[in-house]
Amino acid sequence: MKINIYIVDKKGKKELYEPLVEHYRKLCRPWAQVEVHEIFGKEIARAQDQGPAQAQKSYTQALERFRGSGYDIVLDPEGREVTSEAFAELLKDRQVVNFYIGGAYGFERSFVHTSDKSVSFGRITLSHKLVKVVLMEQIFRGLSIIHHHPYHK
Ligand SMILES: C[S@@+](CC[C@H](N)C(=O)[O-])C[C@H]1O[C@@H](n2cnc3c(N)ncnc32)[C@H](O)[C@@H]1O
Repeated sequence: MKINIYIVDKKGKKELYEPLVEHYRKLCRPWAQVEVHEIFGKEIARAQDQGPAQAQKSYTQALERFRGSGYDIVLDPEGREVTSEAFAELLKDRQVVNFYIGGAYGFERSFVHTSDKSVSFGRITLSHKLVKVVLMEQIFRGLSIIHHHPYHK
């Protein structure tokens, strides 16, 4: 199984959260290949200076090309709150799952509504980098549930 995480973010190998991301990626390895793709560029930087609507539009334009290549799940504070068991069900029996984490301004509603699912980790707003770490842990937990591994109690 392949799991892609597309995140609107600059590449930053030495960043604070990287060891945790790597830790969960390794734990997932027996069951899934998890890859994180940082998406950023001049267009997004320029659009973010112009305002929220332009920024959100630039995220859609940058991420659009990946959609449809797997089961598309958008991370969104206003999405559906799920238990870890329900989250595991989203991964079960799928070849490719794509997760999308937005930038500072979040996603256009049309991007959220045209995806296969939107998932919320609660109504609080988390930084996109922190969401990446929480998502990695939930992916490992979900895979543990599917494969009856004792990590999930
Ligand atoms: C800084 S947040 C964007 C905040 C923006 N006001 C919004 O409502 O989406 C950046 C990204 O992190 C993710 N995110 C932040 N908090 C989240 C939460 N509670 N549940 C799920 N995803 C979250 C979303 O993908 C969001 O686009």
